Amino acid sequence: MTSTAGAGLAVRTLAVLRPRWAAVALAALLLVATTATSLAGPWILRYAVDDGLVGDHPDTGVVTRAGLLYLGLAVAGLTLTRVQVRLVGWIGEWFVRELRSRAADHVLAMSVRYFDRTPAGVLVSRLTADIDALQDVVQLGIVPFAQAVLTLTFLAVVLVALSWQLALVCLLPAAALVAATVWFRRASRAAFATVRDRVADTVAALTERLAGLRVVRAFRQEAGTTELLLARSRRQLDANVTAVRVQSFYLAAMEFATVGSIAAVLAAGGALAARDAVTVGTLSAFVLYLLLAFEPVQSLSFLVTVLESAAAALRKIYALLDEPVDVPEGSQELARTGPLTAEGVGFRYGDGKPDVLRGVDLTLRPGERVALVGPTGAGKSTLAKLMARLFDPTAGRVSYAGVDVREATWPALRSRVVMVAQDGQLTAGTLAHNLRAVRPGATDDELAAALAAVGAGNWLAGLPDGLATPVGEGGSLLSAGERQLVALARVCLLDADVVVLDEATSGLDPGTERLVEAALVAATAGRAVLVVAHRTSTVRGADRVVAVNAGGVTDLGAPRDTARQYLDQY
Ligand SMILES: Nc1ncnc2c1ncn2[C@@H]1O[C@H](COP(=O)(O)OP(=O)(O)OP(=O)(O)O)[C@@H](O)[C@H]1O
Repeated sequence: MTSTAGAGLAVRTLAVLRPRWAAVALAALLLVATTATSLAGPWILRYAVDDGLVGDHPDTGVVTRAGLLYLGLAVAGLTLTRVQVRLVGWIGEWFVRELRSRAADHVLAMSVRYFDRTPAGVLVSRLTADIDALQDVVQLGIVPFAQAVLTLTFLAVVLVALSWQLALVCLLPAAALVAATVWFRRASRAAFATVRDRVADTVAALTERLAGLRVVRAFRQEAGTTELLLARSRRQLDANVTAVRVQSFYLAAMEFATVGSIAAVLAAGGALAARDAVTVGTLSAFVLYLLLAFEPVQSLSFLVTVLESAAAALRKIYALLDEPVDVPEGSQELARTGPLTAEGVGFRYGDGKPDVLRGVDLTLRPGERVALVGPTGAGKSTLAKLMARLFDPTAGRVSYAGVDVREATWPALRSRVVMVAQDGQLTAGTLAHNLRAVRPGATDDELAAALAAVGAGNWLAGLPDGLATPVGEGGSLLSAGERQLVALARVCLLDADVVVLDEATSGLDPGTERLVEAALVAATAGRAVLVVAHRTSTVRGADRVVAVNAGGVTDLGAPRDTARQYLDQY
């Protein structure tokens, strides 16, 4: 992590925390106070030794006062620590929740194209693992890190204040310790990276051989396999031994620096005390402070690693938040009704990809029913999605009642134009849950009425659990026909002016097909419909047929017999 990148991350994180600045400031104050109280002990000891014990007349009053002061500060420190831990925990929870909701909102604002491009696993990992990784870090990483840095800063000041001569004596061992710590960080990171690689190698070899066990058996490769696994294990062991060696060297260096500096301080302190340049109390306090310094130095090297992984997670989350929304919301309201028009629309799936559509002009008038036909892969679904603004064209524009759909607010656009995929878009949950997805406030009666409107009233009545019937992931517990009926009931609930339908390609038995046809007519009565037609009956029921081919569109007019010949090609 470069320091500028780290600073940028910190500034951005503080910006996220701004609404909770008072709590953050209080937590920082508490941190300073608790760190200061945790370092008061040796100073009190110095007071007790110098003013109470050393000299010809030991003063037990001073010692008692020192004891009480120590006790009081310890109790105050523990109490403040409790408050600080709870406060930091609360800030951490808030921060993580805030990030999760911002990231979720951001992802939800993206177009379906974004989800095509971005593997679901990556998004799930951003919204769960990466964000959860931060939760622990707040309490177990940032606070101890700040504590260690504060402790070392306080100690540097206190040691110099106690005796600058003794502080000078400690400089050399301290420099050696810092050098050892820097070396350790670098060496241990490399050593542990090697260990992880070697473990991955072993696991890969094992998985590969286990998966291909039949081949191993068939070609009598057992001996070779064992040898390979042994070799991988040996390499893993070697890497572990190196990592442990690095660690033991560092611990030895730490011990050496501790013992070395205490010995040097005692030797120098003895000489200084003999000349009355330092008191016995000062020397004792100094040594105790030195002992307190090594723990934070050691933990810093570990904490930096923890913070680095948190920074990596944060960076990924901020990168997600920085991705521009590819279907940004506009601010215009829309007229109650009007034509849905494509003007010179062109589209390609990504830079360098071929144009799927070029210069397409198409108008869907209020109440009109247009069927899109064309060979597979011609771009019918793409055009339908552009008309419903599931994503935006790369050229030209789509407008509703004269307003570019990019300028419209989402509530305005979604109450006018909706896209319904007939065989998809059902999620695990009950029938009611799936219907309410499009109108959250709908009552059970309204849901039942919508199903009845598409001719599925008897079906509903026959379900033992009625609206509480689970539909399974993707509607897997329903038949293809039932899924389509539910999707069409949703259209009734939505009550939009324009319905864009991608007709299911899966074949239905003739009885069900008639049911679905009737449902389609019922659900779309009085609305404009743009349907990607895969059934001849749908084409026949249209007012106008438009063929999509070679990136353009041809208006075939009403589905009369003249058009019929053309349609037969598809
Ligand atoms: N998400 C995508 N990423 C890249 N290319 C795509 C994507 N979706 C579709 N395409 C390509 O765009 C072209 C048009 O696809 P589209 O699905 O619009 O055709 P279609 O006419 O609806 O076909 P079908 O009748 O088979 O559903 C095809 O060449 C297809 O391979």
